[in-house]
Amino acid sequence: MTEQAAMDGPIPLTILTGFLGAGKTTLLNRLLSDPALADTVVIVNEFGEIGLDHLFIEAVDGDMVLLSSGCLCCTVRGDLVAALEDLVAKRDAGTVSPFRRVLVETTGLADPAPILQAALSHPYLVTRYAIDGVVTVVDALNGYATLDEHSEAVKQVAVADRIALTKSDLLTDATRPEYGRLRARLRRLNPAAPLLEAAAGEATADALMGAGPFETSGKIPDVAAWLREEAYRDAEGDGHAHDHAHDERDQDSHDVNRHDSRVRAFCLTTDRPVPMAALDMFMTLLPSAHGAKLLRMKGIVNVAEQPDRPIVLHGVQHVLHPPVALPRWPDADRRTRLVFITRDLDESFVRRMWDAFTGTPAIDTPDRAALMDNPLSLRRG
Ligand SMILES: Nc1nc2c(ncn2[C@@H]2O[C@H](COP(=O)(O)OP(=O)(O)OP(=O)(O)O)[C@@H](O)[C@H]2O)c(=O)[nH]1
Repeated sequence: MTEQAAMDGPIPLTILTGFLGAGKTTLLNRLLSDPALADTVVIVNEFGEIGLDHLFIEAVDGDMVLLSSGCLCCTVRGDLVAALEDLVAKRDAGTVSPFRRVLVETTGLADPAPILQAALSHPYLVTRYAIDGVVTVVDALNGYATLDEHSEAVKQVAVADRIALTKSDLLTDATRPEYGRLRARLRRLNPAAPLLEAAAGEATADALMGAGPFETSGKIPDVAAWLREEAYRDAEGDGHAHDHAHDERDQDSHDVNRHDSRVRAFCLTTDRPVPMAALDMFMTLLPSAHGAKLLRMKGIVNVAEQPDRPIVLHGVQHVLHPPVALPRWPDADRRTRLVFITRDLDESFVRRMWDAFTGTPAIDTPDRAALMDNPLSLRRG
């Protein structure tokens, strides 16, 4: 890494996902005309697929396209990791402009988790890129049926940091009630991700980007806005994550369909500082034993050994981003807060495991020593 690259800090990486035909490319075209996204590199699967407005395209050089907004667009046909490595190498060598952000558009059927995992688990890439967030595009008209039919779509919603709703301009009096139910369902699957309507001008670059916990500008990140743990609490308090807004209230039991009912969103909090070793064990064992079921995990932890420097964690399935210690607490709230979106993994199981590791006694629950003496006991879901 060059000195300049090290000074620049990690490059924010945004994943744009959403089901086939949801409106990813249309949204991308709109975003790329926003000056806030100048100096962005867009990675897509095929040029043919991206359908970028031809007016945007200034020049083509190999697999790179220069857009009139100053953004670069490059294609990958498989190996995203190689493409991300190649991009930073070119940036360091000065053969591409010093871009400040990367946006990856996935194909409609893609599960975004492996993309996140690839970036989080690669020992070099994790030092050069910081996951800024997952933007999931959901079609206001077809989204409800898509969630019914495709478990991948449910997963895309579960991992989102922001949800962009498209095609709400096409709603009619007849389809509007289902749209209300779709919004309630999205809230239930993912209580914290803001729902932003593209047609209402809400899905702007500003609103969609900057969703990550790590500030590249050196400021202390707004962890509370990133975690939105209160959204999970509201959801839990209502039995099974219901939205309180009148027009988004669940109106029929079909909302809890077979895919959705496997997904849980919940939050663990504790006032008591957590010993580093206990956190380490929890964060090693939970993903290794149940990684496939951990769709998304985020948190801020008050560690006993360094109470003034909270640790920020986030992960996807088996892979955790290396923990980052903040220089200080971002606000007066010093509680440990961990939020989870899981599939086929009960809150009570994760809670019992957390309590056992952090030393919170619970009836009929083995303590940490017992769990460590018999780690197989953790594999009971
Ligand atoms: N009316 C309306 N049409 C939209 C909106 N967003 C997308 N569309 C239309 O929906 C269709 C699909 O949009 P795309 O942007 O190609 O969708 P995509 O998610 O990139 O599609 P794939 O790459 O095939 O997965 C196109 O005909 C768009 O013009 C919207 O907000 N309103």
